[in-house]
Amino acid sequence: MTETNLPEAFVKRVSNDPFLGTALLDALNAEQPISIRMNSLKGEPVLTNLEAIPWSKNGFYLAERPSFTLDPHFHGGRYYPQEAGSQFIDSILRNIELPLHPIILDLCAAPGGKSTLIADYLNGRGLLIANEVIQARSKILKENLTKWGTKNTLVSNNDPSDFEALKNLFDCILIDAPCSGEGMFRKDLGARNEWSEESVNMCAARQKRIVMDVWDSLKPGGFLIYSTCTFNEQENEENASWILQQVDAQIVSLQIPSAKKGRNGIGHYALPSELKTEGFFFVVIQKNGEERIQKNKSKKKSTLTRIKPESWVSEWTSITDSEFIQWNNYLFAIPVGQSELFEQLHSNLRIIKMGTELGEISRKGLIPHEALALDHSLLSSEIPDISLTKDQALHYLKGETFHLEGTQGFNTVSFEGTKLGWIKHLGNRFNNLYPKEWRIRMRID
Ligand SMILES: C[S@@+](CC[C@H](N)C(=O)[O-])C[C@H]1O[C@@H](n2cnc3c(N)ncnc32)[C@H](O)[C@@H]1O
Repeated sequence: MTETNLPEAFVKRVSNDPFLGTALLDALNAEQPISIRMNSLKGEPVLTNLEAIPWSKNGFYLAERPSFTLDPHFHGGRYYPQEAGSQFIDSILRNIELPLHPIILDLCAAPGGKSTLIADYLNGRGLLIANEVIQARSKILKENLTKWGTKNTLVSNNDPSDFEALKNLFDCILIDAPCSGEGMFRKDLGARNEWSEESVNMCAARQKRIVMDVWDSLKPGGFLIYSTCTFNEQENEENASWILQQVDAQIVSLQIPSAKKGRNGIGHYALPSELKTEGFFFVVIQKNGEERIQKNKSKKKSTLTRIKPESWVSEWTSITDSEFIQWNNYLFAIPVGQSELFEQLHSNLRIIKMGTELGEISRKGLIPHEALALDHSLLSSEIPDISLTKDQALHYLKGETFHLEGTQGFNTVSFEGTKLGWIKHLGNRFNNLYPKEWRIRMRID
């Protein structure tokens, strides 16, 4: 591949920009590094002896791209393939002073790379609201966070303007904004074709609108992490300066030496010409003012019911640090002390994942939901589990059934300690309860 594949106007821009320089063009035509981030909530790393990413606690480079689809650990949420530059979010979160139990909004969250990172950072504390405006993408976000397996997450499918109803609620908002994607030119060749001067202008205007839509829902003293995967000044430094002209806020100085300071000292970059990453820009802006307690009015009354865990709930879960809520016939585990917050969010937003769903309450008892199997810390250790070989695990993940010894009734199935989902064992055969939309579609033999 040659440099000429890059949009001509982009090449001209970069060549004339001393901040970037032509080394960037060469880097965009070189091979891309492959990296992942381990899920520290599910125990020890399943892949070992890897080169660590210096700015990300659980991030590692892989020597080559494996077939993630053919690794059951990937389906069980033990790691997430994530570009190394995006993993600077880990350094940012460790650089800013958040409360012990922060409420964090990841506004443009699908497919969920940064949401899973935030969930890991939280390690069960506080709450993450991961939002995605595009419905089809919000389902992928839900799938990825369900597999990550933590009950202090909630997924919504809302337009940024819907958050106006939630004043002064969030300690931190990540806006990983839709952008012109110049930093993805190596990974995603389609991004090269979609790029134009007009798209840069259009993206910059849309980013401003998105920030303003959610600004009031950030607490005074709270942090806005604004990021893009593009290199141009309009969508990055200029937008950061524009935000400071609109609102009472200041840029937070971060101690992240691996990243290059942005133009005029605003924000930071991961540049593929300098680091083993794709392109990434980030800046942190802190809202000025004292924290105020704000009672938000709900659009409508919450339809959630708080329930006391009855003995049958404890058969399925370790209930020590959970509360339980019911919506219609569905039961959810949420972190202790967050019922009111969940009610408030549920009545203002279109929630598609609420804590960890335990399952549906039927006349015969609970029909367990996949989220329960995948939440390692919530699932009761008393639930029977069948350990599968790799071959069996892949056939299970394809939705197939085969001969398997096991206890009659609901069992989880796992691969090398990674839970994959549920089966219902009927004695001589089993029903595969792995969700249809998650199934592996490729041939596995
Ligand atoms: C850069 S991607 C997010 C990547 C994600 N944070 C991750 O780490 O996996 C930007 C997201 O913004 C969403 N988006 C597009 N238009 C939007 C808008 N007008 N308001 C909010 N989000 C939008 C896109 O669908 C996309 O999922």
